[in-house]
Amino acid sequence: MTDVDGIFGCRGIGISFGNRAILKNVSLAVSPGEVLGLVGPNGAGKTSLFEILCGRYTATAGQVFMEGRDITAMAVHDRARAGLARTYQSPVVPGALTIGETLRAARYAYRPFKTRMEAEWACHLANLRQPWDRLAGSLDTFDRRKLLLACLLMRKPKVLLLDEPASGLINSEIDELDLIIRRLVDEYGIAAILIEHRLELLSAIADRAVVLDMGEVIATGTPREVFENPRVLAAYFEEPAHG
Ligand SMILES: Nc1ncnc2c1ncn2[C@@H]1O[C@H](COP(=O)(O)OP(=O)(O)OP(=O)(O)O)[C@@H](O)[C@H]1O
Repeated sequence: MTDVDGIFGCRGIGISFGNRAILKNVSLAVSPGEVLGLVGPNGAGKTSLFEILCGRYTATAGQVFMEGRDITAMAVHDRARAGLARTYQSPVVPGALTIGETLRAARYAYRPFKTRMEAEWACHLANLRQPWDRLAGSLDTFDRRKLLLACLLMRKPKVLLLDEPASGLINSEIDELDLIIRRLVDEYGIAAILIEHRLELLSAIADRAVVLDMGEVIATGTPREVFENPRVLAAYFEEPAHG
C-alpha cells in the first residue's frame, strides 16, 4: 500500500526530539465531508503531528499523503497551494491592521490573487460579522479565529487542520463554531482534522476520532466508541504509575 484511504492522511509517522520519541507509528486518514477529531491528554503529541502534516516539522519516519500523492517532502507553502490549510491554537492577528487590510494581505499573499468578493464570501462562511474598518487587534478570541479562518477559506482549501479551535471560547461560541465547521464540511466537502483535548466537546462535532497517548494511537472509532474504550479512559483518568 502506498496511499491512505481518505483525501489526506499519514502513515507510520514517527518523530524524536533528542533521544525522546514523541510520535510512534501514527497513521490516520480523513475523507471529504468528514470531521476527524484528534484527541489525547496534554503532551500526547497532537500539535507535533499537525506540524508534520502541514510540513513545518520533518518526520523521522512515515509519509504524508494528499489526494493520492506522497507529499512528505513538499514544502509548507506548496502544501498550502495544494489545498491544505492550518490554524493555530493561539489566533495571532496583525494587531495594527484593520480586518479589511488583513483580508487584503491574504488576498495578495500568493497567486492567484483573490478578489474582494471572494474575501466577502470567506467572511460569510466564517461568520465574521465585524466591520472591516475595525482593528484586528481589537477583536476577541473568537472573532480573531474567524478572521484567520476567512483568510484561509478564500483559497478554497480541500483540507483544514484546526488546532484547538474551541480553546478560550464560551459555550455559545463553541456551538457557533460547531455550526461553522459543520457547514464547511457538509456543504463544501472540506475534510477537517480538529484537535481537541476535551472528550465531551468532540462528540458534538467529530464524525470519527483518533486518540493519541504518549505519541501512539491508542484508539480510533466514533467519538462514543473511543470514549468507552478502557485504554482511553485509563489515559485520561488514571494517574501515571510511579516507582
Ligand atoms: N520542538 C520541540 N522540541 C522538543 N520537544 C518538543 C517540541 N515540540 C513538542 N515537544 C514535546 O513533544 C511532546 C508532545 O507535545 P505536543 O505539543 O505535540 O503535544 P499535544 O498533545 O499537542 O499537547 P497539548 O494538548 O498540551 O497541546 C511534549 O512532551 C513536548 O514537550
